[in-house]
Amino acid sequence: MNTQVPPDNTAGDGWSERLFGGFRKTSERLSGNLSGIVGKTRLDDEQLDHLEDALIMSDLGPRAAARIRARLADERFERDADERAIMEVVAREIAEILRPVAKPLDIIAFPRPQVILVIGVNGSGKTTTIAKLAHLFQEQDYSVMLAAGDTFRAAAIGQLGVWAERVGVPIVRGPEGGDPASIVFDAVKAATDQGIDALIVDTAGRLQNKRELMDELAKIRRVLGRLNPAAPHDVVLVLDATNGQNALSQIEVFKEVAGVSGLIMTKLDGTARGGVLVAAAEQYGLPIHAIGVGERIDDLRPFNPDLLARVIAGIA
Ligand SMILES: Nc1nc2c(ncn2[C@@H]2O[C@H](COP(=O)(O)OP(=O)(O)OP(=O)(O)O)[C@@H](O)[C@H]2O)c(=O)[nH]1
Repeated sequence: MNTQVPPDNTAGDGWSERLFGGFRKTSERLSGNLSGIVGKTRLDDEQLDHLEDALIMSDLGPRAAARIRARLADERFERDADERAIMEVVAREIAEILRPVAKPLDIIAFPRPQVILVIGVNGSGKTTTIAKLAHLFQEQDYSVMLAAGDTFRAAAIGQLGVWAERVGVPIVRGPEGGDPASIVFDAVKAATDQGIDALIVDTAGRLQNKRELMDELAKIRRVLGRLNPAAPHDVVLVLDATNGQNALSQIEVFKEVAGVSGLIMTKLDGTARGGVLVAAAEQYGLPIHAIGVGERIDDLRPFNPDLLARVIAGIA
């Protein structure tokens, strides 16, 4: 549990360096495994096996790893199996996996508001991501409202309140233990009355009780649907990249309990496990809206598949 809101320090940038830092272990592991291969005259099956293993160990998952292996085998590095040339092929194939899922979260709903339900386990960066999204939409001249649908913990309500104030957006909230569906109901009515463009709804993420979570999210959906049959327009799952393969099982569970329309992966600045993004794209094909690369309000970045592919391959 985290109740602290980090200081609002938006000065400086260097986000791409942080991103590269986050993927350094992934790319180092890959190139480390390549060192025995470089200098040989050709990529044979054994070397391809090593490379495939390295890709799996880097959290890219067996399917993406097999796909990249097949591409490398096709390329027939007969003579010049140098590391750079191999990594160029790896990056190209990763980019092809990532490109189809890159899709920003656009505000297009009519009538307004566009209702964005944000789901994910506690600690995944959900609250911070909501604040970052609110900030991003505001920068695009959209009006934003937040709904504190995680009523399970007073701290969660308070933390979202601090962010709302900081970003300068209204928030609809109720008491700890209140009914999330009724808060969401009030929020949709308020947002509709005030002509708000985007209503971002926080939800509880207690995975230890799947049934309860499922019931709660289903109830929120029912209430939303009563006010606006198209709502929620988006169900965004926030995933913490440092969880590695565990992030994949979270997709599985939340798809089942809530239906997921898109993903935001956070903490790609500090993780050795960012390769899981590729596994998620290959396995689920869900849109990836953005990535989190830090704790500051402007640390939500567009998902750029070509850049990420090169970062993972260590050749950006
Ligand atoms: N390094 C880094 N930290 C992040 C990022 N996103 C969120 N965090 C941090 O992760 C921690 C958890 O984030 P929250 O937004 O509080 O997560 P939550 O899912 O709402 O979790 P609870 O507050 O426990 O409900 C906080 O310390 C955030 O500052 C990111 O992209 N990079």
